[in-house]
Amino acid sequence: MHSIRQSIPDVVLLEPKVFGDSRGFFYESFNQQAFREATGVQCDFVQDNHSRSSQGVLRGLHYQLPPRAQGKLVRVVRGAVFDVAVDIRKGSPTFGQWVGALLTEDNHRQLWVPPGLAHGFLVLSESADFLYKTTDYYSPEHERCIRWDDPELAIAWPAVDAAIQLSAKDQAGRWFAEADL
Ligand SMILES: Cc1cn([C@H]2C[C@H](O)[C@@H](COP(=O)(O)OP(=O)(O)O[C@H]3O[C@H](C)C(=O)[C@H](O)[C@H]3O)O2)c(=O)[nH]c1=O
Repeated sequence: MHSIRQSIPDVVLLEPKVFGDSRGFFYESFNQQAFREATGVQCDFVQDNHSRSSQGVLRGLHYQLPPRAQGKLVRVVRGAVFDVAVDIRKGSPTFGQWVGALLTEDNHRQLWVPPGLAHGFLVLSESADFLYKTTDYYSPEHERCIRWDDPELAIAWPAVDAAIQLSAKDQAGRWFAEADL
């Protein structure tokens, strides 16, 4: 497993070793020891999620408030997305900064998004299957949303050949300056 620390140091891009042969490929999509060595994080994952979205769908920016903040280990098994993590931890040296990563079925890359950060992604391919593990359970009462197009965050979302599609919840997201952190 190759790991690349991002400009928000707790966010880590992971590249698993992929074994290809005439049949196709094999790789360990999750190995707790390899994850701990790559991130320095010892945690348990309690939920696996799978969403499928069409081109132009943008899900996010979502987070859960303490004590139900979720760490997320995210990957794409079909298609391609631009994945974004935003540091919304008050007092963090990188507060208000974001990192983005291209996650695709071909690069097998995964992003570790620690608890306390907001997360979202934009689908670049015709369709994308997005899988992720979380370190705490879904808790709607603790879930919050920040607008994907917040001018203060100024996330450089890539251009996509489709209109941006948001859920009603995401359309009603708060501006970062007014967010419940
Ligand atoms: C997240 C979640 C949702 N749901 C139900 C609630 C709704 O009835 C339905 C769709 O939920 P939502 O529109 O919130 O799904 P996403 O927009 O993909 O939300 C996710 O999007 C971004 C990328 C994130 O980082 C979060 O993991 C998560 O908020 O699934 C559940 O039953 N369990 C869950 O863990």
